Amino acid sequence: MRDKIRNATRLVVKVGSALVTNNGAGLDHGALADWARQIAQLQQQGRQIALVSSGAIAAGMQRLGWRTRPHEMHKLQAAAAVGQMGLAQAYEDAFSRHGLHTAQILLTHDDLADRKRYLNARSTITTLLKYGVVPIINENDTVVTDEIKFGDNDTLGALVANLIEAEALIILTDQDGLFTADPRKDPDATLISEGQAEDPVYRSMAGGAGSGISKGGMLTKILAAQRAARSGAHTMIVGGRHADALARAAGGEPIGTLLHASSTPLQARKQWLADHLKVAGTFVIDAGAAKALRAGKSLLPVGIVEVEGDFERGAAVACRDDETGVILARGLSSYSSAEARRLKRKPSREVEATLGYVAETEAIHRDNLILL
Ligand SMILES: Nc1ncnc2c1ncn2[C@@H]1O[C@H](COP(=O)(O)OP(=O)(O)O)[C@@H](O)[C@H]1O
Ligand SMILES: N[C@@H](CCC(=O)OP(=O)(O)O)C(=O)O
Repeated sequence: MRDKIRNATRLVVKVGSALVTNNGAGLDHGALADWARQIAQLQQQGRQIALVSSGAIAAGMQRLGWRTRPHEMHKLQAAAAVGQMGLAQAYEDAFSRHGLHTAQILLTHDDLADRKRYLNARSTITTLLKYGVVPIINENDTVVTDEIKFGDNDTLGALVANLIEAEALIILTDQDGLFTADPRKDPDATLISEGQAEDPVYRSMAGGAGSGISKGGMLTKILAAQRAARSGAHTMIVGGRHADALARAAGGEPIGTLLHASSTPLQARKQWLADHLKVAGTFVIDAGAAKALRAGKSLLPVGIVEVEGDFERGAAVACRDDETGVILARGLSSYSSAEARRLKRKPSREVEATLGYVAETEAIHRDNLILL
């Protein structure tokens, strides 16, 4: 399986706060220079690399003289704004030594939740890669609010892997990989060398962040590997402090943990639906409709018991089984919430008469629907 990493021509590399800021001591320019050198080498081999880098908040805290990570959103945003300046400049300096340009890409959830903006972000990043520019990507912490943030850069790394259809996501962290338990707490924990990203067993092994300066933790890395797998990307979790860790991981060497994607990539549209982190409303559906969706069919108005939320046609909505309360699918609604309320429980043949105009007969067409 490691050959799949070795043969990957487009990769996303994610580096965490602990590595970028040497455990919060401030930007580790030596580490950034070393990653730049390795990425330049990989580019020489004809491989495209997008770099998702944490560290804005940690670097900002250090520059502002804050010892502990604040909880207040406005303070986190202030630290990120200060730190991101240094991060971008440090990467630009590091890559310029290898004759490479960098590009700063700051994303929020909305940039990827809106299909048009999603496609725009994809074309911008792939254009940069084509011209040999290294995109330096981070969440736009300065403007995010609870409603629109990704939350951690492991998630962002996976979403970027989906976005640009990377074949591999390499996560550099401060442990040698995924262990059977947090090595900081369990000295007997052993390293997992390889497994399937979708295997649920790993979630139980993975805990939260290892230090006060990080956000993600190992659980977010496991979830990121599962998310990356949806578009067929394999994930490696590697200790970023070892010499040439990135070049060795990208070379397919047996280091760290390889979590490979087993499922075939979802087609791009369904992939986007699966990653659509927010929905605008919910269709509460009956047992018959739930069974039909699980069989790969479209959602018809007759199966809608209730409509929650206010949304326009084309909005992303969740489908919740009325009997079990389980959200079993997401999709793009063919109706606005007002239309759907008028059509619920109605057979498809009555759609036109009920609305007074021709509309889709399916509330969610199966091509616009993904099971969770
Ligand atoms: N099963 C596990 N295997 C390895 N590390 C784990 C595990 N569970 C929790 N951790 C913790 O996750 C930390 C890595 O995540 P995090 O602190 O967010 O670093 P990063 O800044 O690279 O994202 C490790 O330092 C470790 O303390
Ligand atoms: N956008 C934030 C990302 C925080 C984050 O995810 O940190 P980590 O868990 O160390 O990767 C920052 O730059 O600090």
